[in-house]
Amino acid sequence: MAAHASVIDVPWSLSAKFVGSFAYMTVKDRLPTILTKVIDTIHRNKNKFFEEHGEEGVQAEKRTISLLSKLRNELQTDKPILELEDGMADTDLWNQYLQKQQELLDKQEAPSWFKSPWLYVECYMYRRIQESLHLNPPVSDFDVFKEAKTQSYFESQQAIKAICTHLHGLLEGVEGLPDSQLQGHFLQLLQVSLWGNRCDLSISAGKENAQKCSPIDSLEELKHFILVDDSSMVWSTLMNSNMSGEKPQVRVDFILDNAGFELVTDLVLADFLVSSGLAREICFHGKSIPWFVSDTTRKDFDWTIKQTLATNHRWVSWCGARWQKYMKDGVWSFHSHLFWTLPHEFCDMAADAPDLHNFLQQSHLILFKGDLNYRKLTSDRAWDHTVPFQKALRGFEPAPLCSLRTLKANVQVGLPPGRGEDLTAQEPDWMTGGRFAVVQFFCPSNEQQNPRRK
Ligand SMILES: O=P(O)(O)OC[C@@]1(O)O[C@H](CO)[C@@H](O)[C@@H]1O
Ligand SMILES: [Mn+2]
Repeated sequence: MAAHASVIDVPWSLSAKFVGSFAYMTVKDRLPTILTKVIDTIHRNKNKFFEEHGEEGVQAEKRTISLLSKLRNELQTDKPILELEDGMADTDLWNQYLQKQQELLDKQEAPSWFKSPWLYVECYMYRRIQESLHLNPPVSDFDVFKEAKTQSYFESQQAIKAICTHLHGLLEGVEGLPDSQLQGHFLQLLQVSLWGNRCDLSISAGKENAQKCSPIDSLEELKHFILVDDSSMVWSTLMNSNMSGEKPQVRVDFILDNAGFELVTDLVLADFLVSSGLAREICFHGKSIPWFVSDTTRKDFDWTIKQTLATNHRWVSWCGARWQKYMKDGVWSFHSHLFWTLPHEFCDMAADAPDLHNFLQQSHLILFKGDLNYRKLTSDRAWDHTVPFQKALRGFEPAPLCSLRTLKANVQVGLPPGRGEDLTAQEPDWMTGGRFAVVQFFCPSNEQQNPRRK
């Protein structure tokens, strides 16, 4: 496929301008549905706002709804993208980004919902939801997606019980286990965390999407759906890091995706890494505002740990107690850099968020969870499926990194020749249906020479 835009070797961005594409369907149908649900949620909480803030709360509810209805109208009628006006810490960055998008176009044309890159407009919608709330102070902290996230957590109770019980069983005998067995357990939990990514709420436009059965039992059957499986390289990276230097202090970073069942699978994997001695420190990275319906904020993270602790199930509350202690002791930490809720491709990180990039360079392994992170890793472009992952990263190489992602958007690189075509012939929606997955790894070549990581 000759998908090349004006910049040599970089294909075009996915966009709703390609009528009939998944991006088009998302902007046309899914995003307005999400906005309608947001408006409905705010309306349903009117009494709560009244109880908390009196008449001022009700007025804020009305103004927020009117801003959101205007936003939905702008989207549906393909109006120009507007500057943000809420004076938040990232407002200027968003407006500069809009400026850049404008420079890429003719003077006659303005960036708009159906003409601009999908990644940009989709991120922008969530940021505009935040602006609508932020401009109305009594309701500015209201998380419009909290109800959906809480519901999805409770609907996954059975699976959460199963995975926490499994972790307890594993950790009972973890000391002194030969590496080969440790590796087996690690690979299983990595896959559980991978498939946990099927449970996001933005692909289902907020409809119920929870894990109902034991996640361990289905792993064997699901293997066939992993299109790229670099998990043995992830394992080698951890082993090599643990062998380098005298007292290796191996750090693993999780760039989190969804709250609910997926987050629990991430916490289980992180617990295993620490308790088996494969890592000494875990840094979790989450969102600073509600994002793509189900993404994890600091509040969701803390809520999840508290909730597990309070669960009336021996091994779930046992996990909660351990996780709370890891946080208290600083073995685990949570970070929410603004960059994660900008529309930028990750290859922009070194220039636009150098502090975050430097921070990630200290990691021994970065796990990028989910589809949106994959889109940002690969710049959400129409790459040929055979393009190597490294090429699609376009220089984003802070440390060894691995994407754990179920496919929910039509970008996929690093496949053998012909594989993409075969899949398209067999299952036309293989890139968007969430049935397939990748464990895709990249290690910068100078990794062994990086003194900070020793
Ligand atoms: O990052 P996640 O949670 O795995 O998925 C987010 C997501 O559902 O949002 C977009 C749909 O609007 C898709 O690109 C993507 O599948
Ligand atoms: Mn998500």
